[in-house]
Amino acid sequence: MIQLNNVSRTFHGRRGTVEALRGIDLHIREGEFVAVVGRSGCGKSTLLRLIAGLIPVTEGNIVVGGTAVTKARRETAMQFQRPALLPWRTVLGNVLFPVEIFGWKKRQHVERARQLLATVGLAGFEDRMPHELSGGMQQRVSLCRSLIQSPKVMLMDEPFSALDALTREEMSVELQRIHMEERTTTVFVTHSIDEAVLLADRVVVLSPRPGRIKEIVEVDVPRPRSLGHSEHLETLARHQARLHELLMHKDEAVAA
Ligand SMILES: Nc1ncnc2c1ncn2[C@@H]1O[C@H](COP(=O)(O)OP(=O)(O)OP(=O)(O)O)[C@@H](O)[C@H]1O
Repeated sequence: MIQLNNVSRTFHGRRGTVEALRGIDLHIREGEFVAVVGRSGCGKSTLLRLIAGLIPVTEGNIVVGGTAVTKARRETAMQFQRPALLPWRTVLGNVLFPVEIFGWKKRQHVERARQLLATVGLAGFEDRMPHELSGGMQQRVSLCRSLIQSPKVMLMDEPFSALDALTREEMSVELQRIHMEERTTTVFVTHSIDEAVLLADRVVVLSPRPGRIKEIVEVDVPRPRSLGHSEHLETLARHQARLHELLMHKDEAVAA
């Protein structure tokens, strides 16, 4: 579904040249959920922006759904740390925004928008304004706004990092459920090892300067997963420990 072939990206800024990513080879299957972790500045957001077609690669190529990525496409939705809702639109109006932008028939999508809001626990909030909602609720609206596009690929850049710890946990459980239903191919950037092992089929660990794939950890635990007591607790803990080790370890062990 998503193929990155020997992808590199260098930025030439006023303060010199930064090699953000080097030689990234990664193939993501349809329906797969991949988490990307790594220290600050190791190129996680750059990786998402490249897959989204928001910036070009310096070397290599990226193919999504059989087509080379050269620009942003509507099959790909991107979710950021801040929900970025339009403050003058209602909740329903925000969810329907992409429908208007893409010129789709609004009437057919109103019902779907209501359903999506109901699945994230926001039935009855359709006519509220964004400022009347908590941060977690706003992020849920933003998620519905992405899902209404029925994207083939969902790119999520630390979508829950601005939320309090409990809401954050709730949101990851919700995202797990949505992913089990919709099976959208997802790339999810996070600093949270817990989120990564709860959600991902595979966790890609990046090392910094230049960003390279250090290791890919396969989370072989059936869904729905829980970080509470379960028969898989030990396996999850083992993956968490491995990721912790990879992230804490300095980067001399990166394969050439
Ligand atoms: N537009 C840009 N111009 C110049 N340098 C950039 C640009 N975008 C990113 N970089 C540099 O590329 C490197 C990777 O940045 P990126 O934002 O992808 O890292 P990140 O892993 O997402 O970081 P964080 O975890 O802090 O969000 C950094 O050194 C950053 O300064």
